[in-house]
Amino acid sequence: MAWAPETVPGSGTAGPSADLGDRVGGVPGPRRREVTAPELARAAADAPTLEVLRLLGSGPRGLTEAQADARLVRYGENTVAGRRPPGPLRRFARSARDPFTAVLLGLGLVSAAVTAWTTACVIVVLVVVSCVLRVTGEHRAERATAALRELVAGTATVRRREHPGGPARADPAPREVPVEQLVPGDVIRLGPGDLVPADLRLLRASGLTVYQSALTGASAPVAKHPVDVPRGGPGADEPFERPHLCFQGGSVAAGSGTAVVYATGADTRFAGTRVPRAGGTRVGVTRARVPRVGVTRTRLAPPRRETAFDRSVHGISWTLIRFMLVTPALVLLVDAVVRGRGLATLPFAVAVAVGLTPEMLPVIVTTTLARGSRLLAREHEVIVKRLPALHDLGAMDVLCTDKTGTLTRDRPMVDCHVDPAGRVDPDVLHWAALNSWWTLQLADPPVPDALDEAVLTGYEEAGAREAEAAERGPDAPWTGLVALPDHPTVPDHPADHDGLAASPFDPVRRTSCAVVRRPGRPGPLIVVVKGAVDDVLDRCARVRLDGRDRPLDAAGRAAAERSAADLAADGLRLLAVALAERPADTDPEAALDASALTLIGFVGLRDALADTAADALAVLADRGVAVKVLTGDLPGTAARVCRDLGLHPGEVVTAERIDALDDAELGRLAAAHTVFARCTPAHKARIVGALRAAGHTTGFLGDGVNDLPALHACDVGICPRDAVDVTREAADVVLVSKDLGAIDEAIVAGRRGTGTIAGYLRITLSCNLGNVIAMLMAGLLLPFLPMLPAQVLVQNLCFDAAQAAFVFDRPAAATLRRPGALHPRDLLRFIAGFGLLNAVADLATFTVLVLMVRHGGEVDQEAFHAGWFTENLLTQALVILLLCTGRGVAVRRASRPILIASAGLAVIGVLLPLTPVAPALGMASLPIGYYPVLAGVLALYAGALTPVRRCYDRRRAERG
Ligand SMILES: Nc1ncnc2c1ncn2[C@@H]1O[C@H](COP(=O)(O)OP(=O)(O)OP(=O)(O)O)[C@@H](O)[C@H]1O
Ligand SMILES: [Mg+2]
Repeated sequence: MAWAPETVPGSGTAGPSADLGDRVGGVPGPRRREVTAPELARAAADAPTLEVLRLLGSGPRGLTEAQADARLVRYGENTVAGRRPPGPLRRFARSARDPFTAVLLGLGLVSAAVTAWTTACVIVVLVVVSCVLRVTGEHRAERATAALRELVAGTATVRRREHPGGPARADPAPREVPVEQLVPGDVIRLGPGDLVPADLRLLRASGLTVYQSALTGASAPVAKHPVDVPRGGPGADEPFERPHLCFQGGSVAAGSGTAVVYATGADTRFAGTRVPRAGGTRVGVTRARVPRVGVTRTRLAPPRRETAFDRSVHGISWTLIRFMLVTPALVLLVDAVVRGRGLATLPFAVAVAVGLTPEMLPVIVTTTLARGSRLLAREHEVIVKRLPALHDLGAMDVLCTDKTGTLTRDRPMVDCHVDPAGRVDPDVLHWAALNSWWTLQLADPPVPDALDEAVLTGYEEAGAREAEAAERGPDAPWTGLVALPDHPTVPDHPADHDGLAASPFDPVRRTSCAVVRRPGRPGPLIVVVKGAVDDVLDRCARVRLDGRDRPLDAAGRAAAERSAADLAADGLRLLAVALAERPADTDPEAALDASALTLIGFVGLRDALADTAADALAVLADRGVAVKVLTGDLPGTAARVCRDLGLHPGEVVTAERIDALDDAELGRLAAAHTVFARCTPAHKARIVGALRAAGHTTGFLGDGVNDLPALHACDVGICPRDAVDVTREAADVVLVSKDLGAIDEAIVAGRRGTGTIAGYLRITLSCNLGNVIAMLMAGLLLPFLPMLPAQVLVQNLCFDAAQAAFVFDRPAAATLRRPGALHPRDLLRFIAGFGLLNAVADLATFTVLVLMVRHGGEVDQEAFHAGWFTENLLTQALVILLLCTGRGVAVRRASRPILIASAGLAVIGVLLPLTPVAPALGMASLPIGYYPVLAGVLALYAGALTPVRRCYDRRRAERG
């Protein structure tokens, strides 16, 4: 795409007042020419920053609103083709891409090739109907979540001015705009957890690291920083490695930055590079886990490993497809060997294979899951972004969760500030506040870190309390937070120091650091570090006690750890604070990595429990879902929070212990314990992975950027509404309401869906198997085809129509109590047992028929066909009622649509052979005496089915 008319490089003035890039709002100059997107991309990579800004007609303060509006009209929305919702035709084509449809179409082609047009037509009708049903189901589910999705849609923090040039000096207040509305030239800010919304050239950055796995396949975050005058170098032609560029498809792991947008929408590298390669890994736009059944989704994440849905539904599907593919060959072979019939029986063989195909499976799966997700969205404000995730929620037997923002509210408040021996020490809060102030000032994240804000608020409040107390009289205790006449050595307010460098909190290093200098003095640099207790202690060589610094030996470290553990046991989140001095001429950026620090104490913060967390945990336990807490905090903090929530923490496992274990050992340990403390993002992902490898269907509930690896590693990722952008993008399920109890509703919806799918599979497959066995046996014994192809297909159409009612099945309450996965083995056992029973009933009917419709030693074929047709439909109706997912006498539990469907089947089965259509289908009316005998066979069949079903249910319940 050609870019806006621009000034030829070198001919204009840089900066926001040089409005070079727009016909609208700008003054077209005489020497303008079109700058193409590739030219801009090259310039963004290689030209000096000012040159890039000039080419973009922008400046450090961004565009004006009018410029942005004009560019949006001209260059369109910032969306990647793969992320736009597909149109109806594409949806239709997509829904046809599942193996069942492929097999059906293959059988249709075979039928057309042997001019069996009826069969071919029926097959096409089947395919069209099933695709229409699926597309409608998906569409309705998406419509139901559309409004909720708006609530959690991604935004970008943009600097835009109201008018060209104004306001005169002040920086424009950043504001949130939908990412679709970003245009080239916009100046945006990035913070931890933000998705990189377009291709960007960095103007400023502080401790910025970016995940680029969707682009390069590499999972570790990459450090990024601005480069004013880029130089070519070894990595110069590999754009993803250039430190001053960030690309759409990436996300911020830590730190913050300000950048100018140079490419949006289809011009981004992500849109242009669908399958880039890096280090041999297939990357780019990856299709999320086999959406052959369910919705296809394009996601900006590394491909996920197969989930519970893939293992069960797809595992079963492929077994069935193999079965279907061998059936026609088997029928042909049997007919050829035993009856000496040749290819003439091919239409029959095809019809049998079609009859066997559970072609409604994709429809049932999609519509059941879509219906569940629609109800969840409407009634419980839960967004299911990927339909198969609903199945996985139902199958989930372990839910791992982080703590802050999920079990607690993430509104921390300073509770105490103590020295390493646990005695109140105001200095500690002062230095922690200084660190928070300067990391927020210098890193300038779009959204301030909650702990930093809490520290600053705590500091201000303590100061205010102090001042108030001082006014009350000289006897009030002084804690050193404000200047008093008799305490001249009081530390200065953080803002009065000179902030030189800062690195914001990094969830992997778990520390933040600020380098400052005392005001007005050209003295040494002071390095102030705060962070997780262990990570800070690892960098300390000294400890300050009673105002004196002394070496931190093993005993000193143990004592400090004990103080920290005592505070943590009270449920506090802890920040350790440490200092170091560096000579005045040290590079402040280099000082950020300072070690040999002096530990000065701890700040304890309290975070209230989320209102609904305790109830939600109790309900999960009732549902058979084991909850594990995976946190970066100290063991004591985590254990206390669990206890307060009514979850027995048991022995807390720390990350160091995990490091020493292999995956199998970790799987066993993780299954046996509840709380895992001091976890880094990688630890969380490893625990989740180990639980999955040990056979658990594992969910993960988290809200932070540090939860991202675990969200990618689990079967089903869940996040609350307030989660950071990248976490919301990666999660499969978003809880829009504040109520954690919505997880339970989602689990129930998942189990209901799985129950329905399982019920459909059991009934359909056992009937189909029974029919095939009976048909093959009859083929061996009879001199004619047991059913004509058209009859098999009509019967199949009737079955399909009735099976559509399964979407309304109401699984028994017992199925909702425990995690419900589809176990292929369990299913096969059921199908084999009940399929054989069905075959016995069919063969009994066969015998009766052969005896009853014999005229002069010859079997009346048309009456035989009619008899078998009626029997097949009646047994199917009976099986639907008796094997419905409800327990015991299922008839009472069957929902109205299921009752209607089975009644409809029975009516068609009995009446069709009596209608004028019958001769056209090759059927004749039956002797009246056949019906009571058939009733007897069916009664015997029902009599056998019910106890077998009871026995099966009992054994399943025993197995748990
Ligand atoms: N802004 C910050 N500055 C310094 N240290 C911090 C900051 N935020 C968190 N920490 C430290 O890092 C530790 C781990 O916090 P983090 O938020 O990474 O863990 P988490 O796994 O998300 O924890 P949780 O389960 O509570 O959500 C905290 O206990 C705290 O000591
Ligand atoms: Mg967290």
